[in-house]
Amino acid sequence: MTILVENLTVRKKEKPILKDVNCRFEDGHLSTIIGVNGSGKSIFLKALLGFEKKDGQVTFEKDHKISYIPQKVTADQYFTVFEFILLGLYGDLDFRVNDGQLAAIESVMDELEISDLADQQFADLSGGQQQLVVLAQALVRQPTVIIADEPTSALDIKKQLQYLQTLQRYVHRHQIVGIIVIHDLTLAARFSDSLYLMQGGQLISAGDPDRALQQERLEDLYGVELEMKETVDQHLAIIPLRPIEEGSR
Ligand SMILES: Nc1ncnc2c1ncn2[C@@H]1O[C@H](COP(=O)(O)OP(=O)(O)OP(=O)(O)O)[C@@H](O)[C@H]1O
Repeated sequence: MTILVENLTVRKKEKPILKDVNCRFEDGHLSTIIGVNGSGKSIFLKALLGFEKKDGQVTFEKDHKISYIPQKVTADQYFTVFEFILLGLYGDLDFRVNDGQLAAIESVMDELEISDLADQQFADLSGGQQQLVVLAQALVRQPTVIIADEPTSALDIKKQLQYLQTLQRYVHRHQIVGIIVIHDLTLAARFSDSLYLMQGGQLISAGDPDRALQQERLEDLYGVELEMKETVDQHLAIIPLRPIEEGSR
């Protein structure tokens, strides 16, 4: 499964928001999109999903099943966490939940360390707990494409790592397409198989993380001075130091 994006343009109130975007998302890759607020990342994801009126083409190579995790999750009051995750199997469910389905739900809850939340009301959970439960629902559906918009924004640092590790492992193991938008550059560097920079509605890098994560390029993109160094486990840490003053470069 691959997704081919050709000459994708989206306009809002006649203003172009996405401008002639071309790229290809490969299966078995967790692809990350980074970029400043308002650069068009969410609209891009929605255009991939077919939620936006667009020019150009988005072609899915074969039959696909998408799990989409939006930026804001609406909490339905009436579901427990278990029931909420079970909804990921909507379409496959019969009058009873079979042993395989039960095992799949238990396994994903276990992996994300949310088993103890099973009987709680989804709406009563913290924002971070809700993000983990939404991922569990997305995975239990066994998608061939998973698209997530800032899925780790409410998580503590351990859960951010667990979340992205679980997601990347799933993408690799099942050879599916994973596409996420994320603001944390160190996490993006650590967990991206492909990495794209969005600037003013255009993708300005072709997906190679090493090329995308060049210091000067990122400093120009964000207007921030950065410190970049290798961690003890040979990943890149990207630390924002200070905004670059207008006209100082
Ligand atoms: N319905 C709309 N009408 C007009 N402009 C819109 C509309 N929806 C989005 N936009 C504009 O499109 C641009 C891109 O929005 P988008 O939500 O994709 O940004 P983003 O990169 O995801 O930002 P963030 O990092 O803040 O989530 C913004 O300038 C936004 O104001």
